[in-house]
Amino acid sequence: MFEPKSCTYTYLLGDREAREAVLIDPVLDTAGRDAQLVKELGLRLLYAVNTHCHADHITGSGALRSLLPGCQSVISRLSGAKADLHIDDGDSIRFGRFALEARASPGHTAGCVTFVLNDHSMAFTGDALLIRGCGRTDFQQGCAKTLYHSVHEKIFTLPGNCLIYPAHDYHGLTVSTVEEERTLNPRLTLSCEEFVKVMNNLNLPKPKQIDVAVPANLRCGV
Ligand SMILES: N[C@@H](CCC(=O)N[C@@H](CCS)C(=O)NCC(=O)O)C(=O)O
Ligand SMILES: [Fe+2]
Repeated sequence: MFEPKSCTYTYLLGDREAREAVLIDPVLDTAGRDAQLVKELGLRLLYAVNTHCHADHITGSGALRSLLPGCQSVISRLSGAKADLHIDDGDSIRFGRFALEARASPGHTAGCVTFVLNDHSMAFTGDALLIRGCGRTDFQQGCAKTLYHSVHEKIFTLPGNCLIYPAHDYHGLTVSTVEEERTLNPRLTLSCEEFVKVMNNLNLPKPKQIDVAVPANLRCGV
């Protein structure tokens, strides 16, 4: 699903038989929409998962725990944010016969995580890897060199046909693959040294909601 103000993608994954589901990167503004979809599909939401402590919007994970009792909020321990469940590199989140493996992919923030489906067919990269781009590294303990190594070691080592689902896209694109990004990503095909130079000279304006979003997201958005 898409949230147009922050151009955020929220992903709902469910097991048809067990009826268990997880949401990845829900947004507060669209939490009602997401809760309704979960109900319409007859799913039980086990987890509302954040790939990182977002700077550009308020997470919906706190609201979803109230809207859908039984749902637990999840974020990495390294994010420093409150949640029902803190995850570390290598942990798994199970729903029905599926599992999402958490791969620490710091660099955009220190606590960024990429979630990889157990059969390696899909990866939810948050802001570590965007389609033909990547997350900025100029706030929240961002570090370009760390991000470069995270993407090359934790994401580009997945099979070429693994689908890449990012947390944002600002150009209307929805999905990519490891092979496409490994060969066509204009930033991550550079050497590490060139990448660091590019990232240190992006000169992007601060996200409009950063001063509200970060403190709220340290408390699940509530
Ligand atoms: N204009 C938006 C913020 C856009 C932005 O900074 N996006 C981040 C990801 C969300 S924290 C980013 O890393 N962008 C990388 C890039 O190359 O654009 C707003 O005001 O919310
Ligand atoms: Fe971000």
